[in-house]
Amino acid sequence: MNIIKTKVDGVVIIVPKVFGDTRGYFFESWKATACREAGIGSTFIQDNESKSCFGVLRGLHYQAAPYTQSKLVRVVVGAVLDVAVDIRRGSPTFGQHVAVELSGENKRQMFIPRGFAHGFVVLSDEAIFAYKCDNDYMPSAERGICADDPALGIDWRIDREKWVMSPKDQALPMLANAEFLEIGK
Ligand SMILES: Cc1cn([C@H]2C[C@H](O)[C@@H](COP(=O)(O)OP(=O)(O)O[C@H]3O[C@@H](C)C(=O)[C@@H](O)[C@H]3O)O2)c(=O)[nH]c1=O
Repeated sequence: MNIIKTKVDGVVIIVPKVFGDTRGYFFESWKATACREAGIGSTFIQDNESKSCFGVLRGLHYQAAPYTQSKLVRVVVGAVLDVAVDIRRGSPTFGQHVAVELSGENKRQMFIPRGFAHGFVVLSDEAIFAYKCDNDYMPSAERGICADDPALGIDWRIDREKWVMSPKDQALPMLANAEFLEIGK
């Protein structure tokens, strides 16, 4: 398992060691000890999985305190562009994002700490997306930011006209009108 730091403090990419043989492959998809050594101290309490077709954009989502969530995200089938936006008030990288292609092929994972908004767009015909969270889902705490806010400057790689979004996501506010999060909470 190789851990790669990104330009935003706290967001890391995990590259697992994949053992391929004539039967297929094996890899450790989550290892608490390795994550802890890499500074990921989250205690994950919920696993989620979603399936989406090409152009589906889910995000950018987060939960307000005290229900903020760290997430460890990966793709089981297909490929997505996964994006984490720093919305930690006072962070030196506030408003900046990390965008990484995650796929069933590269088996990369992204760790997104509390204090970030998260979303992804599907680049393949379909994608199965799986992730761990360290806090309960709380509908009343759900928040989000408009994925195509020019202030974020995210290159989603797929034209806006092709995006498939939930009505909820189409109504999300711009970053300037969003609720920011406190560092470390
Ligand atoms: C996120 C979530 C949703 N749900 C329900 C609510 C709703 O009826 C249905 C679909 O919910 P959503 O439309 O919010 O699903 P989705 O748009 O996939 O939401 C997810 O998007 C990605 C980008 C994230 O980062 C996640 O944290 C989560 O916000 O599932 C749960 O029961 N538990 C959960 O943890």
